[in-house]
This record gives sequence, C-alpha cells and structure tokens, in this order.
Amino acid sequence: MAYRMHAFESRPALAEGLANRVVKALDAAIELKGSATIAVSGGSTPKAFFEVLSNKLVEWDKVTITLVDERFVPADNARSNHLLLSTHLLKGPAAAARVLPLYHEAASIEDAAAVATDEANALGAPFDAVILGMGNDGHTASFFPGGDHLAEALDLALPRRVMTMEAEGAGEPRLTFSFSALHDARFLALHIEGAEKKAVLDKALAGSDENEMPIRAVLGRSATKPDIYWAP
Ligand SMILES: O=C1O[C@H](COP(=O)(O)O)[C@@H](O)[C@H](O)[C@H]1O
Repeated sequence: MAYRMHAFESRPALAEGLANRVVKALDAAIELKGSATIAVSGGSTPKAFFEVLSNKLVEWDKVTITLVDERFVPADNARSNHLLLSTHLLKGPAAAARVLPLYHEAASIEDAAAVATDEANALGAPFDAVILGMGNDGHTASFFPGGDHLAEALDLALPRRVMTMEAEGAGEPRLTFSFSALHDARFLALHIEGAEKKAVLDKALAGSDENEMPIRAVLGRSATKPDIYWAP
C-alpha cells in the first residue's frame, strides 16, 4: 500500500499542519480554475483542525465545502456532521464559503441521495481536497464493515455519486460519497489521532480484506496517494 505518513508531536501541531496543507490545495485550485472544492469528514476528530482552518486566509467565497458522509438527520440534530461543520468550520473568514449539504428533506433517503448527487456533479470532479477520518472498526466515510451497499460503494467502476448506507455499527442510515468520488482527489488525506487509531491503521496496513476494514480500499486502491496525518 502506498501512502505518505505525517506524524506530529501534538494534536494542535497536526491541526496547524493539515490546515496549512489544505490552504495550499485550495489556493492552487483557485489559481488554476477560479474555484475550489473540499469534502471533509464528521465525527469527533476534525474539530480542532476545523477551528484552525476557519481562521486561515483563503478566498473562501470561491470555495465549496461538502461532507464525505452524513447521518440521515436534519442539520440541527446533535449527531449531524453538518452541525459539526457549521459550529467549527463555517465561521470567521471561512464563513464566506459555500456549503453543499448531503442531507435534504425528501420523501426517502434515496431521493435525498439523488439530490445530493446532482448537486455534487454540478461542482465538477475530482475534488480538490478530501479529508477522510477512520473509525475504530476500520470504516471511513460511511463505508462500514457489513454495510448494505458496501460493495457498490467501493466499486471504482461505478459512477461518482452520493449513496445510502445502513450498517449495524452506523447508528442512523447514512449518506456517503462513493469511493469513486473520493479516491482521485487532488489532495487526499486520512486524519487520525491517538494510539488506538494508529493500531487500527497498522492492522489495516497489514491485511487486504476490504469487507473487514473498508479503509483498506483507500490505502490500497486510491488513484491519489493518501497523506496520513497522525498525532498521539
Ligand atoms: O461516523 C463517522 O465516523 C468517522 C470517524 O469519526 P471519529 O469520531 O472517530 O473521528 C468519520 O470519519 C465519519 O465522517 C463519521 O461520519
């Protein structure tokens, strides 16, 4: 598996280092095509990184931010990844960014996924930056072990899209970008923190079964070599 490891002494140092690298990716995209796109993860890990990034000087009005995955809950739900984004990233200079939510009020989660897919396709591909996280079960985005649509989600032959996912470990039904929409980001990062996540990463790197640990798809088959950002 090919990847670059960036190990930091502390979580604040990681947040600063990753934010600076993301600024570089966004600036380069704006310079090249006048706009930039970034898809970020939810969960607890990205909070400090979001706080640092929100204060960076970027032409944020030219940036569209979306989520790699979302719970099928409205944006005011405490478990919404969108709420995390609104609270920790969409403030200060970054408040000028455009946001593309994955959750939409719709008759069904499938309808919401179709709306999110159409909106994302209008952005153009690939993403300029994708920041993935990882759960202790080896999931990333909403590619959960045992997920009802895991095989389709990881199939690079299928089109870029937002799809639905249900899994025992996922809690609510989920919306997630397909691996085909994420793997070729111009900058592809995996952001993990702590000894437990490092042990999960080491286990993932030592094996090949993507059904057991879907993060292996990212580490083994991404068109873009992933940059792993880790701090104890
Ligand atoms: O369910 C999710 O979890 C992962 C990891 O979250 P963390 O709390 O362990 O940092 C996250 O990457 C994903 O976006 C989120 O929906």
